[in-house]
Amino acid sequence: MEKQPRLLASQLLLKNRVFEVLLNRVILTWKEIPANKKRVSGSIHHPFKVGFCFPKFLHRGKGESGTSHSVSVSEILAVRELDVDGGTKDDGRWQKMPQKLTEAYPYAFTVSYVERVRQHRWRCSDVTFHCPEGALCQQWVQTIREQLAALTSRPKHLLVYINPYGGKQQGKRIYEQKVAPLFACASISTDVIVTEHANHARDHLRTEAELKQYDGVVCVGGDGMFSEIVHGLVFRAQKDNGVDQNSPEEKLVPCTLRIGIIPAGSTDCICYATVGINDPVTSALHIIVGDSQPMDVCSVHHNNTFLRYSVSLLGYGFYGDVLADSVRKRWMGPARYDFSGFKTFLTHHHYEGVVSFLPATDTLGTPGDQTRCRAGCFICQHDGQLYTEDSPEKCKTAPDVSDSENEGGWGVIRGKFLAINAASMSCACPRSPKGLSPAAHLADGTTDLILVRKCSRFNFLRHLLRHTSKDDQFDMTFVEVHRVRRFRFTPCQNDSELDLRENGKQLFSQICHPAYSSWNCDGEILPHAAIEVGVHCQLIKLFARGIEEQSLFEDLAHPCAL
Ligand SMILES: CCCCCCCCCCCCC/C=C/[C@@H](O)[C@H](COP(=O)(O)O)NC(=O)CCCCC
Ligand SMILES: Nc1ncnc2c1ncn2[C@@H]1O[C@H](COP(=O)(O)OP(=O)(O)O)[C@@H](O)[C@H]1O
Ligand SMILES: [Ca+2]
Repeated sequence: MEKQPRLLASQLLLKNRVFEVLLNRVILTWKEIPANKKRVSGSIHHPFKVGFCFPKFLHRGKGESGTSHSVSVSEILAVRELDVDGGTKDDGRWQKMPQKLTEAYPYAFTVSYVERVRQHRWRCSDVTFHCPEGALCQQWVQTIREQLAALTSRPKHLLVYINPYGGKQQGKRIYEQKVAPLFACASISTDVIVTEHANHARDHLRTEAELKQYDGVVCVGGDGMFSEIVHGLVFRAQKDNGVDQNSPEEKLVPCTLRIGIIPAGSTDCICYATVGINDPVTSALHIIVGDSQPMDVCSVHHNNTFLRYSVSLLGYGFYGDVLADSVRKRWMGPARYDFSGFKTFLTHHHYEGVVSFLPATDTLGTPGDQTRCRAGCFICQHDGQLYTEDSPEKCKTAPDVSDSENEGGWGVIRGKFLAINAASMSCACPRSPKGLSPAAHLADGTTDLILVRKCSRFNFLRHLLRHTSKDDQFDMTFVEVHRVRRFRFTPCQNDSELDLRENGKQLFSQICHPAYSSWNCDGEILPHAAIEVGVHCQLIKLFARGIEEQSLFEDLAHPCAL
C-alpha cells in the first residue's frame, strides 16, 4: 500500500501512558512508547526538547512492548476538546486527573470512533489524548475536523420516520436512547416524524417532504416500514422524471437519497442481510460514516397495473398463508410469525399454477453456489454492469401460458406448489441466519425463484428445517431454484378441486383446499394472485456496506496483528 504522508505526529498521554500518535489522510494510529524509547519527535511544535527524559510517573503499563491501535479516518465519528481544568469526562464519568499529570498534560481531546465487536456489531468508542500545550491540542482537533469535513459521503441532515408500533413497539425508545445521541455526537441534524398511521411515511415522501434539503431518509421499524420509504422515494423519483410506474417494462429512474434502517421490527431481514445484524447502534454508525450499498427492487404488476415494489421476499403459498394468518395477530408482536408459521405448516396447502420466467443466463453467480454477497461484492459489481449493458428487448414480454417451454428464452413450469418464493436478497434474518436463498445478491439485477412442489408434510418440514442448519435446502427432489430477471405467475385450480366443485361440494372444497393463496410482498398481502415481476438493478441505495467478512474486520480491529 502506498505510504501516506503524515499530517501530525506527537507523543501524547493516554490513560497515564505515553503514546506515539500519528495521523495521515487515512488512518489515526496510537502506539505505546516503550519506557526506554521515550523521546520527542514530530512535525509540530512540542514543549519538550528532543531527548527530554519523561518523569517517572509517566512510565506505567504492562511492559516495554507497548500496545497499538489504529482507526480509519473514515470511521472516526467526531473529535472534541475537553476542559481538563475541572476534570476529564472519560466513559461518561467525570474523573479528577492526578495532580502531576494535570500539570504536564493539562489539555485533552477525545476522538469517538467505530469499534467492531462480535458478530458484525459496531460500537462507538472514545479515546482521550492529553496534550502538554493548548495549541497542540487545538491543532489535533482542527486537523481531525478538517479530515472529517472532507468526507463528502457523510450525511449532515436526515429525515427520520419512526413507527412506534413496529416489532415490540420499542421504536421511539430505541431512537431516543440509542440513535439520537450518536447522531448528535456526529453533528447530524434531523427532522423526526413519529408516524400516526400506516402509509403516513410513504404519503409524506410522495407528496410533501422537501427532499432536496436532506442527505438521506431513515426509518425506525421493520421491513414493512422500510417498504413504505422505498415506495415513497421510488414513486417520487418516477414522478419527477415522468416515468409511468404502470408499465411493467418501463426502465425506472434510481433514487438519489440513501435510506437508513434502524431495526425495530419483527423480521428485520433487510437490515440483517445488508449489515449482518439487527442492531440499532450498528445501523446508526453505518449511517453516520456514510456507507452506501446499492440494492435491487422488484416491481410487481397485475394486468399492466402497478401493484407494489419488493426488495426482499415475494412469497406465494406457505409465506403468503403465514402472513395472511398473522395479520390479525399483530398484538402478539414478532411471535405472530412463529404461531402462524406453525399453524400454516399443519394445514399443508398446495396451490396449482403456471410460473414463467426469464433466466439470468450470463451472470457470474448461481443460486446453488457457495459465494455469498458480502461487502464490496464482486458478483454484484460484475452482474450489475451486465444488467445495464443488456438490451431491454431481451427482458420483454413473457410467453403465453399455452406456449411451449423455453419460448424465447423463457422457461414455463406448470405444477402444484407448496411455496413459490422470489428472494431478491438472501433474506437472512434471526429466524434463518443464512436466509431463504443464501447465495442471492443484493445488487446483481436478479431474483432467486424457488419452487417447492407438493410433497409430504415430513419432507416439507425437512426443507424448512434446512433453513436453520448448514444443509442445502435446495438439494431436495421437490425443490428447484432459478436465478431470473423477470417472472410471471398465473394461478389455476387443479382438476380434483374442479371435480369437487362440479359435484356440489364447493364449500367443503374451499375450506379444505383453497384454490388460491396470496402473495406476501415484503410483509404486505397483494390483492391479486396473478402477477408479473421484473427486477430493477440497483434502483435504491442504503446506508450500509454489505456484510463484512469476519476475518477482515477482525484484522482491522486489531491492526497491530497485521
Ligand atoms: C421449522 C423451522 C422453520 C424455519 C423457517 C425459517 C425460514 C425463515 C425465512 C424468513 C424469510 C423472511 C423474509 C422477509 C420477509 C419480511 O418482508 C416479512 C415482513 O417483515 P416485518 O415487516 O418485519 O413484519 N416477514 C415475513 O413475511 C415473516 C415470515 C416468517 C416466516 C416464518
Ligand atoms: N403509526 C402507525 N400505526 C399503524 N401502523 C403503522 C404506523 N406506522 C407504520 N405502520 C405500518 O406498520 C406496518 C409494520 O411496520 P414495521 O415497522 O415493518 O413492523 P413489523 O416488522 O413489526 O411488521 C408497516 O406496514 C407500516 O406501514
Ligand atoms: Ca438480487
